[in-house]
Amino acid sequence: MTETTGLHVDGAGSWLVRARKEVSYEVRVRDNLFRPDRSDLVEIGSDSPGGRRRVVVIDGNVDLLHGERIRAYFDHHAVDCAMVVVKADETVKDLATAARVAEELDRFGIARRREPVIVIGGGVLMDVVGLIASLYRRGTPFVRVPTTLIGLVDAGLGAKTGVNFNGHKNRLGSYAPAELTLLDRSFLSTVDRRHISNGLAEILKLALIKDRALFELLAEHGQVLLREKFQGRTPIGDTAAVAVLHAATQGMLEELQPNLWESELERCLDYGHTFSPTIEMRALPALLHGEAVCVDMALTTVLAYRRGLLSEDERDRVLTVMAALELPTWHPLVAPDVLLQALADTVRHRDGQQRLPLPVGIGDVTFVNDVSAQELEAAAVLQRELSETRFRRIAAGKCV
Ligand SMILES: NC(=O)c1ccc[n+]([C@@H]2O[C@H](COP(=O)([O-])OP(=O)(O)OC[C@H]3O[C@@H](n4cnc5c(N)ncnc54)[C@H](O)[C@@H]3O)[C@@H](O)[C@H]2O)c1
Ligand SMILES: O=C(CO)[C@@H](O)[C@H](O)[C@H](O)[C@H](O)COP(=O)(O)O
Ligand SMILES: [Co+2]
Repeated sequence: MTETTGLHVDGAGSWLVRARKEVSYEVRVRDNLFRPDRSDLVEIGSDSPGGRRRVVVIDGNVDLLHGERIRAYFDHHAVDCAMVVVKADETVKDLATAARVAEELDRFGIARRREPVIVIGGGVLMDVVGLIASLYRRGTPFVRVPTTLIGLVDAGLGAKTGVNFNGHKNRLGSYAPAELTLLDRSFLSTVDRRHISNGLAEILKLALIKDRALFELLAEHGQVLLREKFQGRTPIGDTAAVAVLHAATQGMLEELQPNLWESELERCLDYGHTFSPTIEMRALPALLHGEAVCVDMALTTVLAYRRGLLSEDERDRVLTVMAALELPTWHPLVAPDVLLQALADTVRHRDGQQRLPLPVGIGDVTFVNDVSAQELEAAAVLQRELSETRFRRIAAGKCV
């Protein structure tokens, strides 16, 4: 078979169509994105005959907190804007919310290619709008402005879109990166402390399987990052915030770029996402995404320790940092039947194998395919004991 693109005809009733689509997208740090002199959001896309028109889909809470200055920004730049305000959290990450966004695109009469949809919100809204953008006329460009920590360091960086369906996390989705993602950490000033912790869980994920130096930054500066919400209110807090955001963005993109379409199903970024999709959906709305990921990481840290992949000291350091980041290290849904169902669903998702990422020490990863029910149960028992006796989540200064 030839490797070149084109139409290949074998002359016996079979045609082979080979084509390539190159994808490129930009992730740009831009503090104070909505200051009137900033033009990033005005320059992307192009004018229609009547002038510049945009649909801006904005998270309801972000609209309450930042909507006035965002509207003023678009007014200042004479952009004819439809502001679509959407309530967005995990409980409404579904097809109904997605359909509502599509109806608004129809109502506005959005042009096919030159009027990118702008989404301003957290991971939920970006995933929903990304999905609709990929479906609307089979692909309409969009631009992301993440407003949560998970949005900035994870959901805003890759190509995955999606909604929950039939009780399953992200069961319907597509691969469709935004043309441009603009990272403005000032949005984090209004995010509550629990959602900062939630985002720190995804940063910790990356640290544990890829970047020991990032882990040390979290161990040393976790509390100041939580307190200052990455706003750099002190010099030490600013240095830590910039270093952590940069390392997280760089590390995530290094992992995403070579495997954007996930043809390789052994993904180290899946760490913490083997059992958590089921736990998160069953606990909804009690556990946030990053919290469920952390419960999974605590379980698999203990499992890796039992296999001799990391030492007792390393295990305890990891659990200590989780608790210090105010994340849970156990949950009642870490029960044998739930874990086995979760694993079975993930095995289907990973096309028939566990492909379970496990930490090796702190900062490295391996993949295994032979985790048994007995091993899971034993790890869960030890996880619960450690969590209840030594590593209880500390929330706002007190154990819970
Ligand atoms: N596509 C991906 O690659 C990817 C990666 C990681 C996570 N995700 C998804 O992201 C979702 C979690 O994202 P999230 O944690 O951002 O949740 P979210 O979008 O639900 O936002 C959390 C809460 O914060 C509010 N909020 C948003 N910005 C705010 C601000 N600046 N100030 C005050 N409140 C604000 C929202 O209204 C919401 O109530 C999950 O559904 C997860 O599956 C996707
Ligand atoms: O949560 C997400 C994406 O929703 C990311 O943090 C993470 O890196 C991975 O994409 C997860 O492993 C989830 O992948 P998938 O189950 O949605 O295929
Ligand atoms: Co995740």
